[in-house]
This record gives sequence, structure tokens and C-alpha cells, in this order.
Amino acid sequence: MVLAELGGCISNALRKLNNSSVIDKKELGKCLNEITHALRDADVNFEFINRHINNIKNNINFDHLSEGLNKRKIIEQAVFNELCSLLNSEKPSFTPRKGKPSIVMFVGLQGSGKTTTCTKYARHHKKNGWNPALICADTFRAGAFDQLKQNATKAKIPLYGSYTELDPVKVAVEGVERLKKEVYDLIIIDTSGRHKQEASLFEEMRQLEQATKPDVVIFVMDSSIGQSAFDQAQAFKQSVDVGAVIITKLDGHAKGGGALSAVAATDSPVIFIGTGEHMDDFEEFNTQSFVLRLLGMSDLPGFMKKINGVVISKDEKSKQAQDLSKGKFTFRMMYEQLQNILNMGPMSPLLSMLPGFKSDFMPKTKEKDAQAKIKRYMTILDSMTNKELDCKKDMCKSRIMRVARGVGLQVKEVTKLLEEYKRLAKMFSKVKTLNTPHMLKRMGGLQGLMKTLQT
Ligand SMILES: Nc1nc2c(ncn2[C@@H]2O[C@H](COP(=O)(O)OP(=O)(O)OP(=O)(O)O)[C@@H](O)[C@H]2O)c(=O)[nH]1
Repeated sequence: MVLAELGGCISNALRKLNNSSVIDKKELGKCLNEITHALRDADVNFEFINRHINNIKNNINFDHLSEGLNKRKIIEQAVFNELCSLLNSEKPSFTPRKGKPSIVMFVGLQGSGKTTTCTKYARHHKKNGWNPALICADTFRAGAFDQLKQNATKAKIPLYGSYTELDPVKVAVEGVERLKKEVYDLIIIDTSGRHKQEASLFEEMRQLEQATKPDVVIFVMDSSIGQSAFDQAQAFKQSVDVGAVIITKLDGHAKGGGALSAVAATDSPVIFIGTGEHMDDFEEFNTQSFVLRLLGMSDLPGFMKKINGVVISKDEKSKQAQDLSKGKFTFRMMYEQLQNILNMGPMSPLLSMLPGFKSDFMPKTKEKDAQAKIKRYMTILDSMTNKELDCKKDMCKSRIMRVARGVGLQVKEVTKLLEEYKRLAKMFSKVKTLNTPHMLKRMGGLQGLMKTLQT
């Protein structure tokens, strides 16, 4: 059972309580039985299921619940709390400091997604103001250096590695020394994997840990490995000092429950999840947000945090607010808005924080089309002169033709962009404030915005 289905089954079990005229021990038992089956089908560790289901039972004492209380709500809250505690770790999560070098070492089995995740992690921190660099200490797999090099080049992250040196410890130590001197504040070491938990892999990890003294060791776990996740997580924890976990491949058909619950074996928090092969398919993990979304409930605080933080940065916000109050919406501002939408990354995870939106609301192909359209608009805007970008008037025909020729597109593409500009200018002229809910209302809600981008 994939995770989205797990959420659906748990919500269904809870919803059935609505239809019961009396909610008593028997009804609660039926509901918890259904939840137990759903968790089992999603590969959550049996021992954990029993422990958490018992906790729910023990936390709801029907004899002590007075008449007026909403029993369904109490049960729902107890289930929510237990699902959170299943995924929570007491240990605080590690955050690298800016301006001071932190060393982060990635470990995991071959194919778990380490190399991809290292670059995603570096890119995420770069976007948020760190100065990251990568080290390829995987001298075991031929092609590992080239793979990381390709990823790093795409993400514009500096990389240290060697085609000839076969000792991973030597590469890692030299890399750390060099990158520290070059004042990178986040030094990320990609290590090699093996097909299974081999002694040689663990020995290599131990040596790397001793030689580079990382501030944190991040264990990368593939979510599709089911029940065996628990043993794997435990074996890694026993070999190196795992301090954080990243679960990959939570997109697609992974059951995910096994990996999510196995995190307890590492006694470390999940800090990110990988939701696809693309660089942007990477999300910060927040237990409460995750469980809310799993159960199909809205995560409005998470949504607002993301949209306010990314769509309009604080500095831009005051300048743009000033311009808007003067009724000025220029092509340059349109460019900035499009850039902000691209910076948000994939829309589906964002939208799934809202009630009524499922994670597959926008299929990947549509998402790609929408992003291609934004990029096309930005290419057109790139070919405009500064004067044109800061102008808020319509463009004459000869200019439209010049711009179309400049970017090698048809005139109708430029005309489409102008229509979109007029629509946005009209909308912003009425808003005159950068209050996000207000703007979304003007856009006809997110559904309206998404429809526009998809057409
Ligand atoms: N669908 C999906 N694929 C992923 C994700 N993360 C990584 N992958 C894919 O998983 C495969 C293996 O990823 P790598 O990054 O090469 O794995 P690795 O752990 O570095 O492997 P070794 O270097 O051989 O130890 C690649 O095809 C990645 O594109 C994810 O979150 N979702």
C-alpha cells in the first residue's frame, strides 16, 4: 500500500466513527483494527504498530469521558498524536551554521539515492544562503565521480574528487582541507555504497568518520525497502554515529511505512524526504505537516510559511509593495513573479498541504508543461531592453516582432505573454498590497492560477 493510500485508509476508519450513533469501546476497537491493517499493509514495523495502537487505547478512557465531549475528535487527535510520535525523534535535528565550516557525511546502501540526495541537499542550502561544496569519496563504484560531477555542475555546486586516487579516506581528508581553506561553510561528503550491508562498507564508513570528524552523519534510506528497513537502519547506526535521516523515493509506488518507522532504530530525526529524481523533488520534513497531509487534512501554516517565504522575500516585498501602491506593474515585476514561482519548485507538494488538493492534483507532465511555459515567458522577457522591462505600457507591433525574432519564437507566443501581462497588471492594480491570501482570492484561488499555467 503506498503512503497516500495509507492516509486514505486511516481517514476512512476515522470517518466511519461519524456514522456510528454511539461511539464506545467496541467502535473504537473496530476503528483501531482497520488502522492496524492499513499500517501493516504499508510495511510499518509490527512491534511499533502494537505499541502505538495500545497507546491510543490507553489514552482514551471511555469511563472518564463526560457526556458533552466530542469523542470522535478525541479519537482523531489521539491517532494524530500517535502517528506523530511514531515518526518523531527526541534528538534535535542538526542545522549547519552559516560562515563556519560544517562537515556532513552521507552514508547508505548502493542505489539508495545518496549521490542524488547530496546534490539536492547542497542545492537546498545554497538557495537558503549557505556556501556548499561537495566531495566525492566514492572510489568504489566506477562512474560515481562522473555522476556527482554531472549533478554538481547542473546545480552549480563546486566539487572535489579524483579520477586516480583509490583511497576514499585520502580523497575525503584532502577535500575537507582544501574546501575549508576556500571558505565553504557546508562541506558534503558523498561516500560509496554496497549492494548489501557488507563488513567492508561499514569499515570504510568508520574510517571516513574518524578521519574527517563530520558534524553530522546523514543516513540515506530508500523508502521502497519495506520491513527490512529496520535492520538496515540499525546496522548503520551501530557502525557510525548517524545523526539524521533522509528518506528517498517517497514518490511513485513506494510503501514508505517501513522506512518511516525504521527511523526510530537510528534514534535520529528525518530531516528531508526525496520525492523524485529531479533536483527540486526534495522537501524539508516536518512530522506534523507530514501526518496532516497523510490524513488529507490541511496544513495551512506550512503552506503559508512556504508561499510567504519563497514567493516574495522581505526586501523585495517592501519595494514591490511601494511600486504597487503607485499602480505600477512592469514587465520586470512580471519576470520576478515568474522567477518566484519557479523558485518554489514543484507545485504538487505545495498544493497537497491544502484541503481538497491531492498530491497528484497536478500530474508531473502538466507540471513540466507549466514550468516550460514560465521559462518560455522568461526567455521572451530576457530579450527585452531595460526600458521595455520597466515600462507599463503595451508594446507596438514592430517591437513585438523584434522581440519574437530575437528569441526565435512566433509572434503569437509574444502576444500570449502580453495578454498574460495585461491580466496580471489588471489584477495587481486592484490588489495594491502583497497580502498572499488576498492575492490568491483575486486570482480566483489557486485552482484559477493553476488552470492559467496549465493552458
Ligand atoms: N523516484 C526517485 N528516484 C530517486 C530519488 N532519489 C534518487 N533517485 C534515483 O535512484 C537512483 C540511484 O540514485 P543514486 O543517487 O545514484 O544512488 P547512490 O546511493 O548514490 O548509489 P551508489 O553511488 O551506487 O552508492 C538514481 O536513478 C536516482 O535518480 C527519489 O527521491 N525518487
